[in-house]
Amino acid sequence: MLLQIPPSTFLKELREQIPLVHCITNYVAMDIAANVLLAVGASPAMVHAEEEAGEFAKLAGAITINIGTLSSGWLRGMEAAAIAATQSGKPWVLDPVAHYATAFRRDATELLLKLGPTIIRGNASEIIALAGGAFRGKGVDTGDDVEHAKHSARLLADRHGAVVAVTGAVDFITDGKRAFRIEGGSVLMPRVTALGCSLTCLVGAFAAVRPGAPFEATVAAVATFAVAGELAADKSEGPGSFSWRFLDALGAIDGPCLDHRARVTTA
Ligand SMILES: Nc1ncnc2c1ncn2[C@@H]1O[C@H](COP(=O)(O)OP(=O)(O)O)[C@@H](O)[C@H]1O
Ligand SMILES: Cc1ncsc1CCOP(=O)(O)O
Ligand SMILES: [Mg+2]
Repeated sequence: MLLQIPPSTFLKELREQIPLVHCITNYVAMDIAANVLLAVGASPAMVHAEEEAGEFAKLAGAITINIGTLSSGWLRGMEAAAIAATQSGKPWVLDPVAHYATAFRRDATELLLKLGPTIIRGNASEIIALAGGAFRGKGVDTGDDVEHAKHSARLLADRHGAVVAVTGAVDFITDGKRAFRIEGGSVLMPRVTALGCSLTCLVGAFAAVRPGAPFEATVAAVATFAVAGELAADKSEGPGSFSWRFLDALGAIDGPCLDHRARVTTA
């Protein structure tokens, strides 16, 4: 393991601290994302109203913002939460779901990017499009390979001073200087809705544990998903049983298993 802080350290500290993670995510993801965080050992709160999102963000260890089912009121809540996060020095994660699809999403993403996310997590098409490249995404699903998004990820990391995580069959994470690839997971993962959105929330949980180490936190969260995905897929008959076995695997995974099974290499 080439990491300065192994994934097991984040997992251990997360379970000790039980960080409150303020998630503004979409209607599709709310249930599974909250269950993912609870399974691992964090404390999720799904709070998006513009009347309270800024105030709530100050209570949390990290904030995650996902534009999957966007509306004007939600966007104002996102803006308030991102500003509060930055003002109080808390990490926040942006998940630009299908930001390329409509002008409303593109403008919202541009606005949120200007507020300085600590971490950006997306699939390959989302990351390529965010950097201005030609992409093949359809709706919320990727049409591109992570391999083709690496250059875009490095570019975005430099441009926004953020950690960028591109997920897919093999994940890629960079802060512009360092980069790692993570193998694992399962082909069943993109066949269960909102697992990417749930991973964004988990990245927030790991970042809350050590706000000064968002790169290592992102690697640890993505590696945890990869290992749990492999464990769950071993016994699954399809997307349905995978979905609940994945939650069981996230709950059962311990530090030694995580470090032993995580396949993290320099990219
Ligand atoms: N073909 C695959 N094989 C293994 N893991 C995958 C595959 N596709 C996606 N994943 C995993 O599924 C999770 C969600 O990623 P992804 O599907 O890229 O996000 P999104 O749902 O936002 O499109 C990540 O942990 C990723 O590693
Ligand atoms: C299906 C769908 N529609 C709007 S948001 C959403 C969930 C997307 O989840 P993910 O990005 O994790 O695939
Ligand atoms: Mg997504």
